[in-house]
Amino acid sequence: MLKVENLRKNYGKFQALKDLTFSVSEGSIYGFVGPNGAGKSTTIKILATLLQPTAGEAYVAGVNVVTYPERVRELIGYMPDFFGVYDDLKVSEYLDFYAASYGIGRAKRRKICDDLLELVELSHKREAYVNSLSRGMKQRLCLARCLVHDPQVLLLDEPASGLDPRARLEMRELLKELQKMGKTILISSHILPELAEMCTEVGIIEGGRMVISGRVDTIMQQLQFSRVVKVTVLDRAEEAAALMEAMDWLGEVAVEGNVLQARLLGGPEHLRDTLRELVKKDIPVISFHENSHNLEDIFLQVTEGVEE
Ligand SMILES: Nc1ncnc2c1ncn2[C@@H]1O[C@H](COP(=O)(O)OP(=O)(O)OP(=O)(O)O)[C@@H](O)[C@H]1O
Repeated sequence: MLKVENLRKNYGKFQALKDLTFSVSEGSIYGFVGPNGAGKSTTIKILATLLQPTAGEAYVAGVNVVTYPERVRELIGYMPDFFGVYDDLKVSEYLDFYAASYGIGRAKRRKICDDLLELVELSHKREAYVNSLSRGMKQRLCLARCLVHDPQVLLLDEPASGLDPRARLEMRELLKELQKMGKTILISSHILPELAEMCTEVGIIEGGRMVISGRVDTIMQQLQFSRVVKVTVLDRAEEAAALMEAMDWLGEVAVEGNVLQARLLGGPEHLRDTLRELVKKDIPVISFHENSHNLEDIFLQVTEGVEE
């Protein structure tokens, strides 16, 4: 649904994007992750037709963003990383204004605005002034604004920045809802845990280059992320370690006090066998679980913390 090929953007002599290439499949939530200054906003602005690339190409649903910007604008909803100031404008007027700017007729506009306010749970605020809304509400309103022309693709630049945990959760739920409605969503963030739970695909950008991009599960496999078994015993840790060392489905066992950890080389049945063997030998196991890796681990593994 989105395709970026050898995209380059220079600001004067500074190369903000260096031959960036990635794609986003239809219906996915693509987490576009990278540290501050990595080039996320620049890429999103190019996709949103607000910035001209220096070289390379970008397509939304097969439409070239440089050659056919008007057509691309119909296909996308863009949420910038800032919310403007709107003095003396009510929530309903704000949405109506944006819907009108897309040439939607008055009667249809009213229905669209009502539906969108309901979707982002702001119906009760329709007569409130935009400036009086909380940050979370403003972000939701901004998202509603992106949706007035029912675009297929959403380009969201840090939609959860500055939100408290509850507002973040609400934003996440809203994005999942939009995915269910068939939208393809690209969402940028420099905070990984924010995206980890909801993304189906992820791209990690650093210093204007894509470090890795693809389906979250494929990337995990590519990087050979193993699962780790963590066992805590009341005592007899050395004995437990010796037993675990002998299990050929476990890697090397690390012991720290009464906590033992080993890489799980097999499937879930081996997890069961590990516990069974320990209990059979009467080892006093007081906790037993599997530590799975997440996006955070991928991020740390593939990025180097380069500052440019
Ligand atoms: N208009 C501009 N003129 C000059 N340099 C710019 C301009 N806009 C961005 N840059 C530089 O380009 C690089 C990429 O910026 P960009 O805003 O795309 O990064 P980002 O990943 O979105 O970062 P953040 O998370 O901080 O928003 C940064 O080094 C930035 O300073």
